[in-house]
Amino acid sequence: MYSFSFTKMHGLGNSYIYVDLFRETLPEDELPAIARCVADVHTGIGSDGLILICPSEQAPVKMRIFNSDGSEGKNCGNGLRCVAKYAYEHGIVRDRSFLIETLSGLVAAEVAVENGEVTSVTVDMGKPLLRRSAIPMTGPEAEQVVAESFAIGGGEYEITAVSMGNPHVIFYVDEIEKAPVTTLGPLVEKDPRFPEGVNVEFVEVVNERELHFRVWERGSGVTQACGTGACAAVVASVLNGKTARGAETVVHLAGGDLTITWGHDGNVRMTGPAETVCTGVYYYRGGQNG
Ligand SMILES: N[C@@H](CCC[C@H](N)C(=O)O)C(=O)O
Repeated sequence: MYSFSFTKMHGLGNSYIYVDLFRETLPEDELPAIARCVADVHTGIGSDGLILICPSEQAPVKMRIFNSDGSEGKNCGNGLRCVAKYAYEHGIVRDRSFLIETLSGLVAAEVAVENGEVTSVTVDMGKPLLRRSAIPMTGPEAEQVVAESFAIGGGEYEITAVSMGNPHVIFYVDEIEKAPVTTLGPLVEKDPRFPEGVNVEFVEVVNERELHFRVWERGSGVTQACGTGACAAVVASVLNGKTARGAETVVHLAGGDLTITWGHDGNVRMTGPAETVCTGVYYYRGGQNG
C-alpha cells in the first residue's frame, strides 16, 4: 500500500482526479489500475478518470489522461482547462498564456484570473483532423466522413467523424432528451469500423449559433461534458452546413455551456470554466481498492 496527494477538479461536471507529478511519483505500469481505483464511486474517490500533471521537455507542463476503465486517452478538453487552472494557481507557470503538452501535441492555454483565482480558460485546441484514416476509421483513404450512412444495431444513421487528437463521431438528433446515448453509445464506441474505439456524441441543432450536446465517452461512458467532443460537434456542424465557420457557437452540455469557434485559420478555440472540488490523500492498495 502507498499513498499520494490528489486534487479533484471538474470542467462542467466532467471530473478527474489530478495528481501533480512535479511533487508525486506513480509507477507507470500501475497507472491504468490506479485510474480504475480512484474513479470508482463506491471504493475510490469517484470521477471520470485520472489526469496526471507532468513535467515536460517541450512546454511548462504536460497532461496525461486515463479514462475510468484505465485506458489512456490522447486529449481531454475539460482536463486541459483544469490543468491550466492548476498550473497557474500552483505556480508551475507565471504567465497567463502558456503551452501544454498532450499525447496529441502542444496546445496553447490562456487563463482569466480574478483575485488570484482562475475563473475561465481558453484553449486553442489546434486543427481538427478530418481524413478517415486520421480518425481512425476503416474505409477508403483520403475521404472525409461527413453525413455518411452508417448501419448499426438494426438502424440506419448518418454520421460525421472528427479527430481532435482523439476520435469522435457525431449523430444529429431532433430532440436531445431522446438521444439514444446509453444504447447506441456503447455499441458505436466498440464498433470495429473504429479500430481505436470512438467517443460518441449526439447533437441537436438549436440554431446557427447554439447546439445541445450529450456524450458517451470512450472508456468512461456517459459523462456530464466532453470538451474535445464539443469541439468536434462544432466542426461537424460547420461541415454539415448547420453552423458558420469563424462564429462563436455555444454548446449546451449536461454540465453547462462551452463557447467554441472553428476559426478561419483552421484552429478550434474553446472557452469554459474549471473548478477545484477538494484535495486529499489517496491510499492505493495495489488494485484491491476497486
Ligand atoms: N472528457 C474528455 C475526453 C477524455 C478522453 C476520451 N474519453 C478518449 O478516450 O478519447 C474531454 O473533455 O475532451
